[in-house]
Amino acid sequence: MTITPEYVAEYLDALAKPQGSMGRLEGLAIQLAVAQQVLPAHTNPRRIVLFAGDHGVVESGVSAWPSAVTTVMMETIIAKQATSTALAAAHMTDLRLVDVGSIKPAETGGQTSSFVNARLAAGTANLATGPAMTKEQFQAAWAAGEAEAKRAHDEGFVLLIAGEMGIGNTTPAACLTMLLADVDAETATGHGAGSDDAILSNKQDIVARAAERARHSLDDDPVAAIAAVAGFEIAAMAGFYAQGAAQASVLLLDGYVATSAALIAERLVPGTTEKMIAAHLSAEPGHRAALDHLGLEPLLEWDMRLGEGTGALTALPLLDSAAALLNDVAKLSDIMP
Ligand SMILES: O=C(O)c1ccc[n+]([C@@H]2O[C@H](COP(=O)([O-])O)[C@@H](O)[C@H]2O)c1
Ligand SMILES: Cc1cc2nc[nH]c2cc1C
Repeated sequence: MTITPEYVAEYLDALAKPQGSMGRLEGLAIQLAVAQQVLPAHTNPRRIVLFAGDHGVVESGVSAWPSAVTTVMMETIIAKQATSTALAAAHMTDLRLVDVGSIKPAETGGQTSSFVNARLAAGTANLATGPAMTKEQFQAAWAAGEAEAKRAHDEGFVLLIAGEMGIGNTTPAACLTMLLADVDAETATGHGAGSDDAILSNKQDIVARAAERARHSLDDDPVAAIAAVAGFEIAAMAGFYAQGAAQASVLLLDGYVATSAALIAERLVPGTTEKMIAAHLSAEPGHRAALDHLGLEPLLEWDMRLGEGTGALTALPLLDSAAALLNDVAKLSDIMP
């Protein structure tokens, strides 16, 4: 039996409450049940996989931060002292960290069970001067993400989040949003992790030129065009989403960088978005257009712009509330005398 939005809406209307009285939570309950194709719906167990990578374009001055911060933050995640690890613990979410291409490997301090070193290279090449990666590297990063989604499914996780850490990655995210959601460079390019106006203006030029170059080959060779302006962690997230959707996991989408990966997945594997729920609208100016392109409406609009899956983790209690509404509320007809 197919679980349609109409079927879930009728189900909600029959519960012990005035019809529509839970407002947008009812819409979320519909989204959840339709994405999962089961009633009762499940939001546990859930896992977040954080993908990390570095970006050659940082040498062109597109970030307020040096690439070394990617490794520092991976070590902070491994030590469970990051925002993402704090929120994952608060919301009972299993967490793994996969390094798909940092410049400097993380010191694990012996904690290796939830950390994977799958580095494809010491960062991407500079997308301002040539392709960020080869098609083979793109496919290897995609496969690393795919393997993580498969593993999560095999281990029984029903709700999956992809998060990322990568200094400079709002630049490839902006290029991909231009390329795949048809957004102009000004809208696509934002302050990232705190860039000032001078960095922003340089970043905008680089994004406009790189996206324009990639556009020439998009129809003939979409993978090459995407690989030219992607990041290893972004390609891995795209593979994670495509596999997650194929195995019918619910995918809770994070911010701007995660959405650029969703744009890749939807372009290469149409239909991936059907399993997605958009957690929040990032402060990055291009995020709205990227979500619109995918037909997704964000749950929260809280000016968050950290990445690391933190917007998705913040929205998780709303999904739990939606599942509780579907699973644990009596039928009005069963309680009325
Ligand atoms: O995903 C978002 O909405 C988002 C918005 C702004 C910044 N970030 C994070 O900030 C880093 C990239 O910022 P930048 O300025 O170095 O390109 C990277 O580690 C992302 O996780 C992420
Ligand atoms: C400190 C820091 C933490 C982050 N987490 C995700 N992106 C980040 C960027 C910076 C700079």
